[in-house]
Amino acid sequence: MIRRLDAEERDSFLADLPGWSHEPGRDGIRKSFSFGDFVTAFAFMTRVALLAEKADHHPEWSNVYNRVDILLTTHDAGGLTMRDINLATAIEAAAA
Ligand SMILES: C[C@H](O)[C@H](O)[C@H]1CNC2=NC(N)=NC(=O)C2=N1
Repeated sequence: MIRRLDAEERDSFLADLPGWSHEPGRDGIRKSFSFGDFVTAFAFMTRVALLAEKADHHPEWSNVYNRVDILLTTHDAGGLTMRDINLATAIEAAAA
């Protein structure tokens, strides 16, 4: 099974992921994305859905109009792993 990141590793990866913060309750990372309108937000979600399916790693997320809130954590490991860091990095590229 993939191993959870320790706090030092986590903080070092978070330093390169602007806007992402640690969610201690779930040992995950979260970010809220805002777009100009619903269609743009949903297009982003579509890109992320394809990335997630390709990686076999899926976000917990919600959408309200132009906002998309994303939490990444690895269910199989019970906390934050490199799978979350890698997906967050890909999501950043999809949001740009
Ligand atoms: C069987 C399948 O590979 C697993 O259930 C995958 C699917 N997507 C997943 N997504 C997330 N966020 N965590 C997981 O542990 C996970 N596991």
